Amino acid sequence: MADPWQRAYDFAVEVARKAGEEVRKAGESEIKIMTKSSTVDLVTKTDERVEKIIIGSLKEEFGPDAHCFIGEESVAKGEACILTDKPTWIIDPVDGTTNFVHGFPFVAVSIAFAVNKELEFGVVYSCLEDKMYKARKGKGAFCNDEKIEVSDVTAINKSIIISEHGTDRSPEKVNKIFSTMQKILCIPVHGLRGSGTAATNMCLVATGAVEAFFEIGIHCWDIAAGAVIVKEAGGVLLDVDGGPFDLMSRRMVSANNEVIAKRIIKEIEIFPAVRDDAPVQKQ
Ligand SMILES: O=P([O-])([O-])O[C@@H]1[C@@H](O)[C@H](O)[C@@H](O)[C@H](O)[C@@H]1O
Ligand SMILES: [Mg+2]
Repeated sequence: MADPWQRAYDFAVEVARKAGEEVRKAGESEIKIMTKSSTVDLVTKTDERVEKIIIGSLKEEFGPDAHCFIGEESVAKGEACILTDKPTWIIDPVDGTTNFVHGFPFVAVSIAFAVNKELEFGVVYSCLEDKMYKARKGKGAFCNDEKIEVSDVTAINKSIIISEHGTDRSPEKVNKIFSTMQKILCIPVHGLRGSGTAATNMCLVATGAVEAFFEIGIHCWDIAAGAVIVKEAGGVLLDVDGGPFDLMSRRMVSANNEVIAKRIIKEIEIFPAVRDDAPVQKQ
C-alpha cells in the first residue's frame, strides 16, 4: 500500500528549513516585542510572519482545505485548539521566542503532524545551530540525517535533568517549580539545565545529552514534534502524575527510560494548567 504521509514528512522538513532561514535573517525591525498571557510571554512579528509562511506553504502543497492546523500564533489570535481525527499540523513557528529576542542561541521551528489524534511525525529545526531533528512513527529519529538514541543511564544520580520555569510568575506556581527543582537537584543529580525551548529540550533527551525534560505549562505546539522524536529515539513520555502522556494537557515528562521518568515524577509538585483544548471561556 502506498505510504500516504511520506510526502508530507519530506515537505515538512523543507518547510521547517525555510522557516528557520526566515528566523535567522529576521531583522531588528521585526523583533518588536509584544506580549500574550503575561508580561514575560513574548511574541514578535517574526513569530506571526513565519507561522503564516509555514501554513501558507502547507496549504499550497496539499490544498487549502485538506488538513487542519493548530498554530501557536493562530490560537493566540482566537483560532480553535481542538485536535480532531482529521490530518492536523501542529506548529510552533518560533519555539524559544524569549531566546530569539535576547539572542540566546536556542530557537527552534517545531512542526508535527497527527492523523486520528495519533502523532505521525515530528520535525524540529534548531535554526541557530542548524540542527534538523526529525522522526516518523516506527521509523527512527535523526539529527541531520544521523540516527539518534536516548541515553542508557538508569541511575538518577548520574543524570542531567532539564526543566523550564515558563511564563507564569504567580508566586504559588513559581514556588512549586523551584521547590521541585530543588528536590531534584538535591537527590543529587549531576545537573539541572534548560535551553529555553521545549522542542530543543526534547531533542536533547532524544540525543542522549540529557536524561529527562519535564514541564507544566507548555502547550501542544511546543512538544508535539519533540514527542515523536523522543519516542522514536527510544525514550518514554508520561504525564507528570505518572499516567499516560496527554498532548493537550499542558504537562509532561519525557525521559530516556521509565526508571528515570518515575524517579523524577516522585519529586514533581503538580499545579493546575488549563488544557489546550479546554472550552474557551465566554468574556
Ligand atoms: O513561547 P515559546 O517560546 O514558543 O515556547 C516556550 C516553551 O518552549 C518553553 O518550554 C516554555 O518554558 C516557555 O515559557 C515558552 O512557552
Ligand atoms: Mg512559540
